[in-house]
Amino acid sequence: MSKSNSELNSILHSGYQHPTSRAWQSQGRNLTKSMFMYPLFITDDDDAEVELASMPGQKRWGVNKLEAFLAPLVQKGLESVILFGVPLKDPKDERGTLADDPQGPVIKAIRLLRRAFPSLYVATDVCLCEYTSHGHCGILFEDGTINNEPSIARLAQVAVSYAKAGAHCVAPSDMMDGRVKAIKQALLKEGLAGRTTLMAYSAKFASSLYGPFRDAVDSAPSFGNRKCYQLPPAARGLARRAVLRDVDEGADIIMVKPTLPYLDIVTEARDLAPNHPLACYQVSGEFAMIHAGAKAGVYDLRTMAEETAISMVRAGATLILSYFTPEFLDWLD
Ligand SMILES: NCc1[nH]cc(CCC(=O)O)c1CC(=O)O
Ligand SMILES: [Zn+2]
Ligand SMILES: [Zn+2]
Repeated sequence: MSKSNSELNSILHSGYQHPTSRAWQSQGRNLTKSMFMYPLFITDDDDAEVELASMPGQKRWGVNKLEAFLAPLVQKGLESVILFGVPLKDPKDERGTLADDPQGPVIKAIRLLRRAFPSLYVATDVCLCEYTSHGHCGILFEDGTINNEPSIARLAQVAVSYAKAGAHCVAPSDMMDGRVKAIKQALLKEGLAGRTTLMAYSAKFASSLYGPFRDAVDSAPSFGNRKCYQLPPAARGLARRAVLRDVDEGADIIMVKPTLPYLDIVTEARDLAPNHPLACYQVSGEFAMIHAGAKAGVYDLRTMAEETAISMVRAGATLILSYFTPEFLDWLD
């Protein structure tokens, strides 16, 4: 008795009954070490090694501690990091002068990492919020609203300083209009455009998941919020326009941030920018949430961390910024 086609097609188990056939079903969506970029907080006390209460296992590092901390990770296959500066000593001002202080933690760390780890890809977050007295990501008018033109000029200046110090990649996370173009033009003018990746935080949403990060880097705005520059969570249209705009302005890599509540946007970005690597940032609140759930016995930490990372790759991401990077270097062995 012959079966109908639909009866024959309805058997799915036969395609993933063995670890090898399961791997075939995941082809192109398997996690690899090189997909992970590790965010590092670098502070201005050169000998610091300070635990961050809301981010289990993560620390604020002084430059003198970086080499010993990273050497075993590089040994295990760490290929890229992204640096965030955390100035705690010197006074901050309205234009974020400390951002490109030649003696500041980021520039010192770039130099050190390039020297200590010749193969390591060094990216730098570019923003002003960690360095401004008001804690906003740009320069403000007197009424407290964003003054976009001087903001993007200042961000371009900062990006150029990082590139000159040896950063392989500059990653503007500020969400000012036109900053990708401003940075690209500034890099071109300095002859750095060909050797500096521009990774744009393109679809970056005004999320409640940034809290632990703001504690870690002391960058919570002193008044107001970031809703006039970070995207509204429901704004699919703005996210699409931001991705297309940043591609048009010369971004080399597009990013979506956060990840889990925005996986549909990751897929949208994949379709809108099919020729670009697509990054996504599993942010501090997601990291803390996964830890908290594991601690509460909801799931196993590793299984959940892997499941979330896989969801990002399945959605279309090719690069994952994650505080779980050191764990993945062990887990992916
Ligand atoms: N320039 C802002 C910035 N750069 C990195 C993060 C978040 C990263 C994280 O939560 O892990 C944020 C968000 C914010 O404070 O608005
Ligand atoms: Zn910022
Ligand atoms: Zn930032």
